Amino acid sequence: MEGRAAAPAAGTVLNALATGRGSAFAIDMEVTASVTLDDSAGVTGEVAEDPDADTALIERCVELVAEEFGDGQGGAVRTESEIPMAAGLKSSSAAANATVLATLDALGVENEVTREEAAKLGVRAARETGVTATGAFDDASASMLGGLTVTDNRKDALLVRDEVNWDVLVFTPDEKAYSADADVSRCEQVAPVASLVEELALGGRYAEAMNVNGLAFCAALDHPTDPAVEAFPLAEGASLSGTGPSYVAVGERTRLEDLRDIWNERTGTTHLTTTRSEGARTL
Ligand SMILES: Nc1ncnc2c1ncn2[C@@H]1O[C@H](COP(=O)(O)OP(=O)(O)OP(=O)(O)O)[C@@H](O)[C@H]1O
Ligand SMILES: O=C(O)C1=C[C@@H](O)[C@@H](O)[C@H](O)C1
Repeated sequence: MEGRAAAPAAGTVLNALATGRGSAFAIDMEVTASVTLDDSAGVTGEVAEDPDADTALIERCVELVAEEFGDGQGGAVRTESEIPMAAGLKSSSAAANATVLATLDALGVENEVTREEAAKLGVRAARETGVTATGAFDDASASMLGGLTVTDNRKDALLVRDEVNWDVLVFTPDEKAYSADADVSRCEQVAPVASLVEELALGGRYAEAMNVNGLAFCAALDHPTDPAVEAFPLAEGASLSGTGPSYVAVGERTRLEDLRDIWNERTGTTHLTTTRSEGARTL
């Protein structure tokens, strides 16, 4: 039994590490998962770009789905990804979503489970394997459903799902920052600012929300504010994405191209893409 699915990366509007409430939007870069189920005893995972990567998350996703919707089959899962790991672009949420959908596809039950329920299975696997601080239902729901979501990660509740149509510029410095290693108690200290970001986001003022979020979480997580400051004159919104080190800027393409020239002077890579309304899909 074989299944394949893909899920997009996401950028941040509101980081949930301060209050448990978060917001993210899907961007057009993706992870593809291929799953084979058989009668072997366990699940073996493989990450195409990195033979040494930790495969516990994707293996747990296959196990949970096979336990819940199949007969507890074992098998193999392999991901191929355009999203750098530990970059703030929600690679773990996209990998979990793609794996959950690919496993449902392999079992032939992909249409019997809502996309929201499927995202929650990935969130459960992420919690169980310790790759997240809050469960990251904000990132998981944006990746699974596409568009922009606002969530309460303490209740795994979807508060808003909206469509956005932006060009997106991503800047990824040459370093890694695993979300599970983030200083959560320092993030909790910026809760009053995060509440303001939440108010802006719930009022549909997403780009302004990103601007405030970026400054607050650069300060809390000790990332430089310079890329955000450079973006403000050219982008509608710009923020540190997730726990960094990437920054995302949204707005009009020609202005983001000008910003790309500025960010290209920094050490790291830039990538010009768009938001995505379509979330995870079987292939
Ligand atoms: N492409 C992938 N394939 C399989 N597993 C992945 C993949 N990306 C991430 N993971 C799993 O998730 C763990 C955490 O990865 P990562 O730090 O990239 O996730 P993240 O919290 O989404 O961070 P970020 O938002 O910074 O991308 C990895 O150690 C790995 O176990
Ligand atoms: O690990 C987590 O719970 C999170 C990580 C980051 O992506 C945050 O942006 C997100 O809001 C929550």
